[in-house]
Amino acid sequence: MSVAPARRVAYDTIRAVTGSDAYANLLLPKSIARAGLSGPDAGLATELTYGTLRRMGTYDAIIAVAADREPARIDPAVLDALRLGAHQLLATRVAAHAAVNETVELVASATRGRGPVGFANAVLRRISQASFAEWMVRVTELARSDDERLGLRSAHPVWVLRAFRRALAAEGRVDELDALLDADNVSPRVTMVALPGLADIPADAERAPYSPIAFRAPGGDPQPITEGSAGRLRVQDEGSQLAALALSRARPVAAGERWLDLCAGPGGKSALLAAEALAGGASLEANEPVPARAGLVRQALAAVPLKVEVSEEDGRERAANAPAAYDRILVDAPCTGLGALRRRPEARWRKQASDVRDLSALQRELLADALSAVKPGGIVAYVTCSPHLSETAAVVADAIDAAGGAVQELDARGVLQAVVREPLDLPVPTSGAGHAQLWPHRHGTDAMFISLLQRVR
Ligand SMILES: C[S@@+](CC[C@H](N)C(=O)[O-])C[C@H]1O[C@@H](n2cnc3c(N)ncnc32)[C@H](O)[C@@H]1O
Repeated sequence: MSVAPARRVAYDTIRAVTGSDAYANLLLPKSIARAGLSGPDAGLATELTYGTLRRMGTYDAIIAVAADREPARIDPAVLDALRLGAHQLLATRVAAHAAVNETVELVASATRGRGPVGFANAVLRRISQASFAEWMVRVTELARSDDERLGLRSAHPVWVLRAFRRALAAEGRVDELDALLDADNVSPRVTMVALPGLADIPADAERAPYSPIAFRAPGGDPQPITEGSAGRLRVQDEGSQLAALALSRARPVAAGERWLDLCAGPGGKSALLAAEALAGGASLEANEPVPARAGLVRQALAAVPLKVEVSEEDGRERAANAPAAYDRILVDAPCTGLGALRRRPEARWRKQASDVRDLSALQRELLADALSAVKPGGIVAYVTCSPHLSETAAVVADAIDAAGGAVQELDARGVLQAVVREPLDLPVPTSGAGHAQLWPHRHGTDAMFISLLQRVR
C-alpha cells in the first residue's frame, strides 16, 4: 500500500519538528510546495501536522496505555507515526483502515525488520477500538491531579495551564481558563496590516475589530494581497499591530523624535513603526542580534521609504551605550511565546518551565537598559507575546522599583482604547497596574502584554 502524499508530508514535518527542532509553521508550507500539494491535499497535510503536534502530550498518554510502554522507550520514528495515526483515528474522519495501514507503511519505510511494523500495527489496532472520549476516560483516571486531567483534556502541559490561570486570576478572570485553552487549539484567522500612510485596506476586505489598520486575508490566503504590495500589505497579528501602535500613538509625535526598536527580528513591528515615524517626522533605528533575523528586518523595512539603520548587537549593550538618546523605545522582548500557541503547534511541548527563569532575567536587563536609553520624558513600550506573569507584570514591577521613582507606568489600556475601532474588554488588574493584556479567547489576538513606561527624570 502506498502512503498518500499529504500523510507523507505530515509525517516528515512531524519528524523534523520532534527530531531536529524544526518549526512546523515555517517548514510545512515549504514541504507542501515541494510535494506539489494544493487544495484539499494541502489542507489535509496541514490539519494532520498541526492537529498531531498540538495534541502530542495527550496522544502520548493514550499510546503509553495502548502500547503498555512509556513513549520515551519507543523508537522516535515509530512514536511519531503512532502520534499521527492516533490523531487520524481519534480526531479526524479519516477511515480507520487507511489510518492504520498507511501509518504502518510509514513505520515500514522508516525502520528495519518486522518488529516495529508489528508493534505499530498492534498499538494502532488497540487505539482504534475506542473513541477519543473513551480514551480520555481511561487516561484521565490515571492522572494524579485535577490539573493533570485538565492538561490531558486540553492538550496543555500542566505548568503552562497553571501560568495561564495565574495570569487570568491577576485580572479577576480565572473563569476564562477553559475558553483560553480551547482557543489555543484552533488555528487563528489570517490577519493583515495596511501600513499607515503607505497602503489602504482593500475595499472588499473584512476589517478586523480592533486595530484601525487590520483586515482579514480574503479566503484566508494572504498571497494574492501581499504580492504586488511591495511589502505594504503584510500578515501581522492584530495584537502585534496594537503593541506597536500603543508606542507610536501614546502621545502625538513631535518632528525630529528618535525611536529605537531594540529586539526587532523578524521586523513586523519595525515596518509598522517606520511607517508611523515617517508620518510623524520621527526617525527610527532597529536592532536585532541574530544576523539572519536582522536580514529579515531589513527586508521588512524595505517597504517604507525611510532610512532605518539596523544594528546587530546584544540589545543590552546597544541600549547601555546610548544613554538618554531616544524619545521612544520598543522592547519586544525574547519570551516563551506562550501567547502564540495557536500558530506554533509544537511550542507548548518544547518550552520548559525552566526557560522562564533565564528569559525573565534577560527581559529585566533589556528593560533596565532601555529605560536608561530614553530621554527624561521618553517612553519605553515593554511587550511580550507571553502572558506568563514572570515575564510580564513581575518584570515591569521590578523595573519600576529599581528605578527608585525615575520611572512611572502610563495607562496602556487608555492608550489602546483611544486607538481601537471597537472598545477592548481590558479589565483593571487586581494590582492596579497600568498594563494591557490581550488574549486569544477574548480578543482573537495573540496574548500580547503591553506596558508603557515613562522616564520622569
Ligand atoms: C519577540 S521577537 C521580536 C519580534 C519583532 N519585534 C517583530 O514584531 O517582528 C524577539 C527578538 O529578540 C531577539 N533577541 C534575543 N536576544 C536578544 C538580546 N539580547 N538583545 C536584543 N534582541 C534579542 C530575538 O532574536 C528575536 O528576534
